[in-house]
Amino acid sequence: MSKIAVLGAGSWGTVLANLLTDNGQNVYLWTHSADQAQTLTTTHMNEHYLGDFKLNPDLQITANLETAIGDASVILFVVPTNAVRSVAEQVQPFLAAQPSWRPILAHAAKGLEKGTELRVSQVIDEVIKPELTSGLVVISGPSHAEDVATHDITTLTAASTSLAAAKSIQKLFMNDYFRLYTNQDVLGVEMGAALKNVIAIGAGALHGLGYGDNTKAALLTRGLAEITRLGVKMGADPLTFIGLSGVGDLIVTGTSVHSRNWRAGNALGQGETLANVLANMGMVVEGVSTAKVVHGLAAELGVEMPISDAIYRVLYEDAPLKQVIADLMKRDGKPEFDFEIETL
Ligand SMILES: NC(=O)C1=CN([C@@H]2O[C@H](COP(=O)(O)OP(=O)(O)OC[C@H]3O[C@@H](n4cnc5c(N)ncnc54)[C@H](OP(=O)(O)O)[C@@H]3O)[C@@H](O)[C@H]2O)C=CC1
Ligand SMILES: O=C(CO)COP(=O)(O)O
Repeated sequence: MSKIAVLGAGSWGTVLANLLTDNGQNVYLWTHSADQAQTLTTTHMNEHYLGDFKLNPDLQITANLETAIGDASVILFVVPTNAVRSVAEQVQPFLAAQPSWRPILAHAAKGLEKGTELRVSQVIDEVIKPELTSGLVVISGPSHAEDVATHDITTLTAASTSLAAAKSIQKLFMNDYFRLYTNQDVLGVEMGAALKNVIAIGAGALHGLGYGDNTKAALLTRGLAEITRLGVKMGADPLTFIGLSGVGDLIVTGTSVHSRNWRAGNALGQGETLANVLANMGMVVEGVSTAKVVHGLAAELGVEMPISDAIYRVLYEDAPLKQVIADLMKRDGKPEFDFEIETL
């Protein structure tokens, strides 16, 4: 039995911690709220995030970070992207105080950090010593917390430059409904995960506006083309984008009412304001913040991302949805594939 610390008690952290407990591991779920720790411990539910889903009574819940991570063999960050840095900064002194302690670090967040444009693994890398972050594992793929809670068959990617670390994570999580594949393209996996949230906002918006299946398929397919274009420019393996963390997660997030990004887009399509949408969601909508980062990255790297750019204009420049859609359709005709895939 391994001691595993899961940091972040929202929808995804809670479900992952519960699954690991069901798998027989010794799991501590850390929340930054003492009140929430108390409520989860006494009710065995995380009602705000997961309704009446019952937690395994063996799952230990704490607001004390030292209790959660002390002697853990795995520390898994599952807070929203823009909270990862502050949580890593709280973890760092405990790791620095015990140089011989070598937990596997992992994260399951999907976004790019506001202000720095960094991927989540790079944020953790900036804060925590390199001996520990070099084998960091990224857990990603098509996986709504709500569906994992009901044991829907789910497949994910465990990505790390250290195959041994990825295999360790794979082994801890796998069971009869949860299957992980290893991958060594950390950059590609993180970029697919972050960028699909932006496209999912667009897919929800099309639904809210009443567009049909052809239009939604067009958006997801051309969305994947521009995700791949940016990822490859940054050094990702193009194959990663036709895998679980690429097209797989784009399908699940861009077509499902479970997705907060899709729901946010749907509400925008129905005429709600962004401020209202975010205030009513009560959970993180990663694509909103990531859209701004992607806008900057695409400009810096000279990568054309017309759909992400259109979504940025809607979110940050109050551009009307119908107008950005009309503008997209007026673009010059071009070849379907406009970039070289050298490794294929
Ligand atoms: N939900 C899902 O199905 C999936 C989510 N993910 C990714 O996982 C990450 C987390 O998402 P998810 O669990 O859904 O988010 P939620 O919005 O459901 O929960 C976020 C959790 O993080 C906590 N939190 C926020 N800020 C901080 C902070 N500064 N310090 C400590 N804790 C903090 C929140 O606490 P509080 O309640 O106090 O606000 C809450 O417990 C995201 O990047 C998301 O994209 C990945 C796959 C699936
Ligand atoms: O990443 C997810 C599913 O794989 C969850 O997406 P949302 O954050 O849009 O709910």
